[in-house]
Formats: sequence, structure tokens, C-alpha cells
Amino acid sequence: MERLAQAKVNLGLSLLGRRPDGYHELHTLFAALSFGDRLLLEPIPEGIEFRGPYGQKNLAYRAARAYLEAAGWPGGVRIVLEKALPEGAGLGGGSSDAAQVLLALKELYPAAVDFPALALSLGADVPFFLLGGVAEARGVGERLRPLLLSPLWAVVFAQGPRLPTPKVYGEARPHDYGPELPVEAILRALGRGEEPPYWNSLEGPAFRLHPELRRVKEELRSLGLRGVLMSGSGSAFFGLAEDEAHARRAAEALRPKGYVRYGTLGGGHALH
Ligand SMILES: C[C@](O)(CO)[C@H](O)COP(=O)(O)OP(=O)(O)OC[C@H]1O[C@@H](n2ccc(N)nc2=O)[C@H](O)[C@@H]1O
Ligand SMILES: Nc1ncnc2c1ncn2[C@@H]1O[C@H](COP(=O)(O)OP(=O)(O)OP(=O)(O)O)[C@@H](O)[C@H]1O
Repeated sequence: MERLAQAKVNLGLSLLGRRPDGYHELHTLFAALSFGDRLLLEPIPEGIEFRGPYGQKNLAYRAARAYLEAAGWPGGVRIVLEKALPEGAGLGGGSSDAAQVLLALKELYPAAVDFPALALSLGADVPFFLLGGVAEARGVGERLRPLLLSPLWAVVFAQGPRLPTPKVYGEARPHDYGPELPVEAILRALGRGEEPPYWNSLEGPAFRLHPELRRVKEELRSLGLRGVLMSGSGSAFFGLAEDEAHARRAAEALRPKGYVRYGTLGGGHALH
């Protein structure tokens, strides 16, 4: 069984405040992209055989153990993870891998487990990847509302510093908090090819940690990309292109400088 663990970007992310448990109340729009990591899974009589980075610390391995334990070890699984996404980039790589393992094991070994809770226990981004597509999220990222968005061409670029998510959130201060995202206005602007009225509250902390990231954002804007924003806790940025040719040109210009991929979000097919 082969699965694509799609990347995600946040079409806007507002930190509404800090919760008693130390996590932050979020308002964000998740959008899955048409490219990501590749997972190969097959049933084995018992146990978990895993081939990929970090061994038993890998989120994909941890997702397999969490599901099989909750399901009472109905059987085992062999997992091969082929990473294609940069790590700690804000593209949800590990979370997406974990979600695909949960979905595959549910198919292989159906069981009455609390799927959303299992997903959330693995990470705040994991519940979204059980859905995919585009969704509005609240809470820490687990209260989801699917949204319809016609396919858009997006370019994703990551260069330089790995930004551990806890470090970026740890750097967030009350002056970084914002109001709710204007979801309808954002969706309208995206549909009309206009500059979307969104922001990412985590850019403030990320730029304080790595001021050089401001230049990356300017560079993507100089290529004519719209809605240029850091994704999640960074340090990957994304921008929206007019069409495939524009996306390809922008990607070619960025290629010598770091990790760059382009594809579609809001639907469409796996490309590049
Ligand atoms: C930045 C985003 O990727 C946006 O989609 C997510 O909010 C982060 O999702 P994630 O990487 O799955 O995050 P987790 O692994 O669950 O949490 C890592 C750390 O980020 C911080 N964290 C995460 C989510 C959230 N709503 N508030 C937080 O403060 C917490 O310090 C937590 O210990
Ligand atoms: N399958 C995995 N893929 C990538 N990183 C993993 C995986 N499993 C565990 N990790 C660890 O988790 C960290 C964060 O991984 P991930 O790629 O999800 O970060 P991210 O892309 O920033 O995700 P997010 O957008 O949720 O912050 C990595 O730096 C790595 O140490």
C-alpha cells in the first residue's frame, strides 16, 4: 500500500491568545499541497518494522504504535518512509506522515478507536491531515471546518535555519497575538486572484529569531507571487502564482537557493 503524505501551508494563521495548558489558541486555514512524503506500508503478522529517519522517535512509527495498541494489536505492519519534505520547515511533514499511517492502519485493521483523539495526541497538525483539502481550524488546530477552494498554483521555498515549532511558539509574545482571520474575505480574494488579507502571527517570533527571513519573503514577492507568507512555524515560505508557467518560472529562479517545490493547493493532481 503506497500513500502520499501531503505537505500543508497555512493560508493565514492568527494567534488569538495563550491557553492555560501553555498551547496557543489558533485561528488558521490549512491547505494540503499536491506533493509530499511517500509511505509504503504492508501488513506483517506482528510488530512494527520501520525504515526511516529517527527510528522509534519518528512520528510515523509512533502513529503505528499508538493505533495498534489502541486496537489491541490485531496484527503488525512494515513501514518504509521516503522523506521528500524538509523537516522542521512548517510544512507539516512529520504530522502528515503520522496521519497517513493512521489512515492506512484503519484500512488494514478496522477497530473502534477514538481516531481524532489519537491523531491529536500525536501533534496539533495531525487531525487536519486526516481530512486533507482545505479547512479552517480553531483550538490548537483540532477543531476543523472543511472549506471549498478552487485549485491554486503555489510555490514553496525553504532555505537556511530549521525552526523548531516549540521554539517559535516559545518566542511568541502578547503583541504577536491578533484578531480572527477574515475567512470569507480571504476566500473571496483567493478566488479572484487578488492579494489575500491574511497574516501569520508566528512571523513576528520567527523574524526576531532569524531576521534574515524577511529577505526571503521579499524575494518571493519580487517574483510576482501573491499572498507570500511563512507557513506554520516556518522557516518555509509560500506564494501563489498566476498559473503553472508562472509557478515554474518562480521555482526555477529559486532553485539554486534552497528547497523549492511547486504544485496545487485546494485540489488538483500530484505534480513536481
Ligand atoms: C505551527 C503549526 O504547524 C500550524 O499549523 C502548528 O500549530 C504546530 O503543530 P505541530 O508541529 O503538530 O505542534 P505540536 O508538535 O503539537 O506542538 C509543538 C509545540 O508547539 C507549541 N504549540 C503548538 C500548537 C499550538 N496551537 N500552540 C502551541 O503553543 C507547543 O509549545 C508545543 O509543545
Ligand atoms: N516523519 C517525520 N518527518 C519529519 N520530522 C519528523 C518525523 N518524525 C519525527 N520528526 C521530528 O519532528 C520534527 C518536526 O517535524 P516536521 O517535519 O513535522 O516539522 P514541520 O514541518 O515544521 O511541521 P509543523 O508544520 O507541524 O511545524 C523534526 O525536526 C524531527 O525532529
